[in-house]
Amino acid sequence: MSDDRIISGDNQVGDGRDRALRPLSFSDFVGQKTAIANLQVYVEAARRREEALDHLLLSGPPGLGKTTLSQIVARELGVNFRATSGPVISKAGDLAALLTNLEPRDVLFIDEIHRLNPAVEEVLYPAMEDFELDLIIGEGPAARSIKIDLAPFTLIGATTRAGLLATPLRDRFGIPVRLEFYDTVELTKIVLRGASKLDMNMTADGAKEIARRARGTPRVAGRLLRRVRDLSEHAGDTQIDVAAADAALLRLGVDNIGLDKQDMRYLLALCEMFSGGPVGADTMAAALSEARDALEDVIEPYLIQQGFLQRTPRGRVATPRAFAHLGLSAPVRPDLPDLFEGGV
Ligand SMILES: Nc1ncnc2c1ncn2[C@@H]1O[C@H](COP(=O)(O)OP(=O)(O)OP(=O)(O)O)[C@@H](O)[C@H]1O
Ligand SMILES: [Mg+2]
Repeated sequence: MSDDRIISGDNQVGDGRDRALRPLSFSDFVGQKTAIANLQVYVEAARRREEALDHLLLSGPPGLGKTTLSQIVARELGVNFRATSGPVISKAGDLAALLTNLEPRDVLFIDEIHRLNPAVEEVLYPAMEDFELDLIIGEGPAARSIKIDLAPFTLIGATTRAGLLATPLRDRFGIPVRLEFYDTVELTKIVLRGASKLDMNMTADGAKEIARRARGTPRVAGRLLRRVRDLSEHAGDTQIDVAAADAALLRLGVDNIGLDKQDMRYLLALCEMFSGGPVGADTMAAALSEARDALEDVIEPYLIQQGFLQRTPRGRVATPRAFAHLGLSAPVRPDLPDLFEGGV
């Protein structure tokens, strides 16, 4: 995936500036209403009982607020927040060091938890379940196992791919939360709040235009907001209304419904090269010279959510809506009646 893809939900260089826009409490956090309401209840109960919150698994596409929400949970619990990520913990000993340094009820955040090394995962199981470490010290006949008691803690795992988690790991999370794409009303709120923090003169319609084209993703909304600010300052616009936002977004290669060149490349390959599929994920990745993971994590979820794409057991299939958006006529597909019934 090209690094400068403005519309990608992926974390990119420069996103550190998002920090100023990052919500700090449940009440600041826009959207994900059901998840937040439940979390608030659990956090309050844990606080009242002075117990560690149950382990929490946050899943969903990049940029929807998994890291942000984890920090909020730790802050609302009034405990320390220690962060690491799956690929960084290479040995069981690294995890042991992190765990033994936790204070009672602390939050340990493991990002990309689906990328944990299996040997490390084994150590995590008893730690999560019984707050105990089982370590093997030494090698061969001299090896012996030792048990270390840990302070009760909360593990918050974040993943873009809950499906890749081993079942025993997934089962040890008492609170699984799946973050969903945000709707335009929610993203408009996020854009307006960001605009005010950045001292921008933004109309409600201008904010809505950015929100509508932000792929349901707060990180994308924040990034578009900063680029729109640059472009409209350059153009001498003092106020950002729909027209100014639209002009800036088109210059950024974001089309009227929020798809960018990468999305269009994907849809064109699927519809033209493969006549709409079904085509396997690896074939798509090869055709686009992209990593399969990047397609599955970043491009496909939004295309699926918008009804352009379906994942079927036989592969990816473009819907009539995809053909219509590309200005192509959909082929007649007697082999896929359910999908193509009724057309668009
Ligand atoms: N509900 C929200 N309200 C306002 N801003 C939000 C919200 N959720 C996320 N953001 C903003 O979007 C940006 C991305 O959020 P975050 O880093 O938490 O996403 P993530 O799900 O952890 O992504 P990744 O999968 O790439 O790690 C942050 O800068 C944050 O300020
Ligand atoms: Mg994150």
